[in-house]
Amino acid sequence: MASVAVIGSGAWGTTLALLLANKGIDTVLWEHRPERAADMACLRENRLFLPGFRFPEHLGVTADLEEAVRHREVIILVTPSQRMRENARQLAPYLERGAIVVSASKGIELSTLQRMSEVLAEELPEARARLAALSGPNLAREVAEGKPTAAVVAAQDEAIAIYLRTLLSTARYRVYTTQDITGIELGGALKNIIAIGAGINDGMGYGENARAAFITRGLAEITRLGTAAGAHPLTFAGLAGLGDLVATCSSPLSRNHQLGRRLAAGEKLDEILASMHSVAEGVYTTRAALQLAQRYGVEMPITQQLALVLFEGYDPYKAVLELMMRDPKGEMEGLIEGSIYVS
Ligand SMILES: NC(=O)C1=CN([C@@H]2O[C@H](COP(=O)(O)OP(=O)(O)OC[C@H]3O[C@@H](n4cnc5c(N)ncnc54)[C@H](O)[C@@H]3O)[C@@H](O)[C@H]2O)C=CC1
Ligand SMILES: O=C(CO)COP(=O)(O)O
Repeated sequence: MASVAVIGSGAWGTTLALLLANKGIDTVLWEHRPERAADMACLRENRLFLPGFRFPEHLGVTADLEEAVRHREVIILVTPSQRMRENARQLAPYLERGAIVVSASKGIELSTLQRMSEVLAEELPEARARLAALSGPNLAREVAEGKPTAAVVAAQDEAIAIYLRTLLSTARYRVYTTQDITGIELGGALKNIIAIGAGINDGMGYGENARAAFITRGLAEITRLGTAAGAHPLTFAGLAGLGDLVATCSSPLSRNHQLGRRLAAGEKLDEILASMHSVAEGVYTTRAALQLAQRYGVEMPITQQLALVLFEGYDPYKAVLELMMRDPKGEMEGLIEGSIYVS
């Protein structure tokens, strides 16, 4: 049976470690702060991010990266995206030959505009052929509570995707497979931008029609950028695209959505970020997506307006008005050409 290390003990890392350990899989959860690791090991739960979920017998906790990674067949990295590279670099010397390395984080590295698997390929070149990504509508708390959930795992090597599907699947966690790693990583990262927008929308009391418009026009924007970057367009109609948009744009459990609501209530971005224990990846992804949009010559009007609200203190009501008043467009402009295309 596999032995797994989960690197990062936030809400999602802890949830994945619980899921695996509850299946009887030998699992270790790595936390970067020794005092927090000691707390979790002693209390047998993560009181900061997932209070009330007891750690089963098969779940160890450590702050020692060598202890976490050595002799493990599968390493799942679940750290904030801007920290992925440093964590991968630190664990590289301990990585077993043949280990499978999975990213479960949803973001883009701002300094390089790389997806997480691209960062891992650079930092862990020996594992290049065994990289994978996990994505989908997976609000950590709902998964931890055992609510039925679907996810998607991507690997270029089909056998690895199938292996991970078996490893992670439970009666409450149904895992699908794909080889479109670019698509599921970009879907998972870019939906956080739209989730912030949907939170702003909800905070302004703009209702369900507007939220649905955000989700579908957000999906069009994500699909345009994703396909320009080499993803398969249909991936964005799947769990890591539409699925995750629906979950995070509708749920008060989403931290990105929460951040949007607080912005609409007039709080300043800096204050909100300073008060959050959790990462709101969409803030960094908004900056990264705009640079990628420029690189690929793709239009991302929602992302552009959100950037103004986030970073320039722009009035969200004005931002929505400007989105509504853009030049009229064909619905599928930039997505498909052909008989239903009306410009
Ligand atoms: N929470 C969720 O429902 C889901 C989160 N994700 C993704 O998983 C990633 C991690 O998110 P969460 O587990 O929710 O974390 P979190 O937001 O609950 O907490 C952040 C975690 O990052 C750790 N951290 C901070 N600096 C670090 C460093 N330098 N090195 C290592 N760890 C560091 C903190 O100790 C904490 O454990 C993000 O990319 C997020 O988008 C993906 C699916 C679901
Ligand atoms: O990605 C998530 C659920 O699929 C979690 O979203 P937040 O990071 O906004 O909480």
